[in-house]
Amino acid sequence: MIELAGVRKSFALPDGGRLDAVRDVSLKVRAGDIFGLVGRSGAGKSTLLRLINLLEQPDEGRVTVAGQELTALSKASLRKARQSIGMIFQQFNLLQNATAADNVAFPLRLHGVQGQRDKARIEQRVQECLALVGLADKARSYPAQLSGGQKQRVAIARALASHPQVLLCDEPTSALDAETTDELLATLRDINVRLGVTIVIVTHELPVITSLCRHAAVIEDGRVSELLDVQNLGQPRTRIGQELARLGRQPLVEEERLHA
Ligand SMILES: Nc1ncnc2c1ncn2[C@@H]1O[C@H](COP(=O)(O)OP(=O)(O)OP(=O)(O)O)[C@@H](O)[C@H]1O
Repeated sequence: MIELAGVRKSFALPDGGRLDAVRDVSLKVRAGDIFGLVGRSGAGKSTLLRLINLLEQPDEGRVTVAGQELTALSKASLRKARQSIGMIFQQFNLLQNATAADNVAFPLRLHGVQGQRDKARIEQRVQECLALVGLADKARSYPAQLSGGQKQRVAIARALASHPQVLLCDEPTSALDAETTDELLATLRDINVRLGVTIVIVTHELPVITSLCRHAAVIEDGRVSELLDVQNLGQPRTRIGQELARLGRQPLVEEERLHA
């Protein structure tokens, strides 16, 4: 579903030098996977995630998503291709003066909607997406009236509105407490299972990897230093891999409830 080949990204430094944030990364993520990018602060995780939908343009390398090489597309084609890639952020990035429903409708309206029929279709899709994340009753609430977990769910509903095949998550639980984090991870798992959406999640929280992801890449100094099968960690080489193995697989709260 996602393939990065020889991708590099550097940023200009104020002193005129360059900072290599991502150095020659090649990575594949299978369709339907939940894939974690884990590493210390500054390792290059967010930059790598943003290279997947070309929010950051690579200096070198190819990015292919759902069979389309994004790095070879014109601006207009890229805009269209991006509709199959949803994204959520640490700080939710909701429009504060729009209701939950209007936030979810926003990307749909943006992509050219005119007549009444389109309007009705959008309303239906907004309701579907809010229901998917358990917020059908919050359509008219404004972000300020919602908890952090609820805001992140609205962001997920918005990201899902255009039927993406891939959902990119940049530290989606860092602003949430432990219990809300568990609930949000359960929602992400549910979306992955029900819709088959491929999820890539950046986190520095190791329990997020062990409770949600099937595969993960340890990112160190802009490189993939280890690939991990989270269900079967074996004896990892990297310090982070070893910490993950020590933690072991953590069943999600929801899973525990299901199996109780
Ligand atoms: N737009 C930018 N301009 C200059 N430097 C940047 C830019 N974006 C990121 N960097 C630098 O690139 C490096 C990697 O940053 P990135 O945000 O990808 O790391 P990260 O692993 O996600 O860390 P964190 O969890 O702290 O966000 C850091 O040194 C960061 O300061």
